[in-house]
Amino acid sequence: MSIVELSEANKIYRTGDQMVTALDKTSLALNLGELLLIIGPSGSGKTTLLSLLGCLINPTEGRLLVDGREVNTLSANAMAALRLNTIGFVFQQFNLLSPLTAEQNVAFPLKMQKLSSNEISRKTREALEKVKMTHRRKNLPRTLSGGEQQRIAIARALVTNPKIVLCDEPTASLDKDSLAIVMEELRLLAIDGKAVAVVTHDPRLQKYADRAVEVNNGKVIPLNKQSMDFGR
Ligand SMILES: Nc1ncnc2c1ncn2[C@@H]1O[C@H](COP(=O)(O)OP(=O)(O)OP(=O)(O)O)[C@@H](O)[C@H]1O
Repeated sequence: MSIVELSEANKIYRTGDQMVTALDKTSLALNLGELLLIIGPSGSGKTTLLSLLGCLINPTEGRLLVDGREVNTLSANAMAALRLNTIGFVFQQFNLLSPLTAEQNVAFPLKMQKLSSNEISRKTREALEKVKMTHRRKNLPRTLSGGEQQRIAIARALVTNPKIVLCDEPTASLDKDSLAIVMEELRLLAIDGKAVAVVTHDPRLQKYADRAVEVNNGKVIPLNKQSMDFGR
């Protein structure tokens, strides 16, 4: 079942009198229960596509439906609420808040949702258990390895039980072992029924994906499993 649907949607950035078509007209669905890889060269439009799927930007033309809601018609506040309740984000640089402990970072979105302290403790504990980081919950981010920080970032992304998890180069700063652990976590989220999309340059991620698309010069091209060779 699709949870995000782009139909004939494009993105044109205007700076001064310059226009850049970052994404050509695209129709793409992201389904619950799948891990979708988004690959392609630098500057091809991958982040723009992920930003559309994540309701961070509106399409210039065309439609974007997220969890049954037409995003173009939402106010900025309604878009922010949709992001907070429906979407979890994971970034290359983890983006953890450095003065906060691991568990305080995970609890942060729940505080924004204004849940009771009991609910916050319970959900935070469950999210930390899911990524097997309970034993490091009192640590500050700088005392954790890159892989551990990314697992905390994943716990923070899933603590609100979002239907959609979007990741921008989540393994780019990680070694081989941490990459495998992080991708296994993301794979489990898809098996759990969430829709997971991962932007990457990394050919090693292909084995974790159900489906892949390539973005090239603003065009989104579906890849079948056999052709997912990432140019090798
Ligand atoms: N806010 C913006 N204003 C103007 N142009 C932009 C903006 N954001 C992106 N672009 C342009 O849109 C095109 C696509 O950019 P995008 O960041 O989506 O590519 P990408 O595939 O994610 O690149 P990378 O892999 O290097 O992060 C590029 O030509 C970029 O310069």
